[in-house]
Amino acid sequence: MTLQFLIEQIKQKKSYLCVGLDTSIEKIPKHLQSNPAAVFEFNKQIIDATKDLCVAYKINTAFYESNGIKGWEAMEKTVNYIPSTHFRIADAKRGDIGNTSSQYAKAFFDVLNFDAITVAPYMGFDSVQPFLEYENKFTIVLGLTSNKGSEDFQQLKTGDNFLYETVLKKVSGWGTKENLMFVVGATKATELESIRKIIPGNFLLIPGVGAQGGSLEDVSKYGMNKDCGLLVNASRAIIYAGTGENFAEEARIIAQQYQTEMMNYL
Ligand SMILES: O=C(O)c1cc(=O)[nH]c(=O)n1[C@@H]1O[C@H](COP(=O)(O)O)[C@@H](O)[C@H]1O
Repeated sequence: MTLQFLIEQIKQKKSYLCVGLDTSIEKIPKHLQSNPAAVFEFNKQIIDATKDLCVAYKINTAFYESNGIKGWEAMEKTVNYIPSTHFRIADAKRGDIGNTSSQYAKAFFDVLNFDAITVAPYMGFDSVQPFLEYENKFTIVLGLTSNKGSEDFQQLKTGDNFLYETVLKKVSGWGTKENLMFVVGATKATELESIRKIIPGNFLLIPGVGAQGGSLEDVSKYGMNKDCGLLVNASRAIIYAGTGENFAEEARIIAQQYQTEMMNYL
């Protein structure tokens, strides 16, 4: 997918919502659990119920990998089921020496039909570059994450900057806004203003609204740029909104609430 197409989708749908498919078999409704394709069936119904309200889906690969081959199959079927109008993110947080990163890039961009992958930048340029070589695919590099442990390294003061600021400055030179995005947690909304000074043009993937308590209003206020520039993800708050047979309708109600709020900020 091109950046321009994503921006058009955001404008048309008046939404920058990303639905996170962090689907674990233990948490899906009881009536689906005996189905051999339970995870895919659950995702399918969530996608059908939310696709007009969101522009992206994020598949957190851990929830699939933990189920072995069945999980991998569910991931493949899910990514193929997501309409091609939607930005398909593999939240895999990869990154290794160059020839290994090339294999990760092949796995998620060629074999699986994802538009983007999350990547940890700790191993440096040669670990990120193989992902950036793909045209019309996006590398989403961890910038300032939503969790408490972001204090351990990302928020260490290194000279005049925090380490995450150095990462943003350096990594932003490795690509363009056409192939590079960054993750900033919604729980770090107050830092978004200064982050936007470092990376004004790149899209940001913002997880952490909903279950982690981040504010959609704050991230929109401090993080938006002229292209919108945001994909705000909610996973548990949407997909586990209901626990019974009506789970997809209940997921839709929450997705609709986010989208309605987003219309005010666009
Ligand atoms: O890269 C991510 O998506 C990510 C980065 C981050 O800083 N914090 C974070 O929560 N995430 C992911 O975003 C999703 C958040 O899920 P919920 O808290 O259920 O909305 C999970 O898949 C996390 O792995």
